[in-house]
Amino acid sequence: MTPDLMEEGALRVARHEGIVREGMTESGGRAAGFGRHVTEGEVDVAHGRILYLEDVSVSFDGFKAINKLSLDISPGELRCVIGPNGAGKTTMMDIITGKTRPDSGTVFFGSTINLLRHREAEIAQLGIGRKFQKPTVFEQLTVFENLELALKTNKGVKHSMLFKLDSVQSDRLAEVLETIHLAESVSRMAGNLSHGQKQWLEIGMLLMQDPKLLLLDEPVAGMTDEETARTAELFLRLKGKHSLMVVEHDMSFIKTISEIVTVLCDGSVLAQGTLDEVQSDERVIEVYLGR
Ligand SMILES: Nc1ncnc2c1ncn2[C@@H]1O[C@H](COP(=O)(O)OP(=O)(O)OP(=O)(O)O)[C@@H](O)[C@H]1O
Repeated sequence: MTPDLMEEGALRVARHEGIVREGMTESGGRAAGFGRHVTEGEVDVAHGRILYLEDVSVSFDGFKAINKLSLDISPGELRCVIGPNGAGKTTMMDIITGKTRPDSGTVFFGSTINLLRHREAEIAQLGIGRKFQKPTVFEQLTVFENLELALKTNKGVKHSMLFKLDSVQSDRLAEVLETIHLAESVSRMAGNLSHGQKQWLEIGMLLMQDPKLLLLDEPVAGMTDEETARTAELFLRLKGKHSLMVVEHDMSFIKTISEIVTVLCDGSVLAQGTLDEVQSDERVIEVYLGR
């Protein structure tokens, strides 16, 4: 969840509790940045790539966390990324979403949008949604309110109070509720949902913005087997319509959803191919899968 949306949600929670203070009424004019898709500046995928990284490097205090990393993702693809702890998976997502600036390299969204020229909130608006490992829904709001909130533009409390879903947005909300298996729980407080349901709700909040690309960091960590299986079904349904990059350590989950698997190690691509191919790669066995 982006800081902007967290701020909007905090205001909504505060209103519920009747504690909106003067200082909370304006948000500093920042745009809500939750994967909101803007019609202008459509992503050009004519060249067959929705995401393109070339020779990207970043160092922290002299340590190369990302080292000449190159990879690309096709439109509608569900790409799995695996690799040992410290391989650079989270840092790669930080670079794509504008949270971290690389020292060098190229990062393009489609063939025309140079992501290195955009700030974090703008990148979300361009259609890149990110889900962090820990679910960050608004526990004191209902499932419906969380999804509704994801549609809002951040124009202050007054705007939020007057905000009403139009029929297209209502239809989208109903569709998202079905997709994330929470139609029966629409009026429940998010805080009362299971861990897996909270994860789905946060994915639903991203989907409300109809992102082109979804980055999902360890989405099934802490889920029950049943929740993991339903999440696999969900991702398989989302691919095609959206492009997905899924970072996960759960190999049985990867086996269920994967087409191409990228193995990161020491900040660059060690191997790439089907799961069978990378699992039988000696270098991958050595650094990640164990003997
Ligand atoms: N802001 C930072 N300052 C210093 N070092 C950092 C910073 N961010 C990441 N690192 C280092 O960069 C390396 C890559 O970290 P990163 O979190 O991207 O790995 P990862 O593949 O996501 O690991 P994990 O599977 O454990 O989540 C690690 O050695 C980490 O300590």
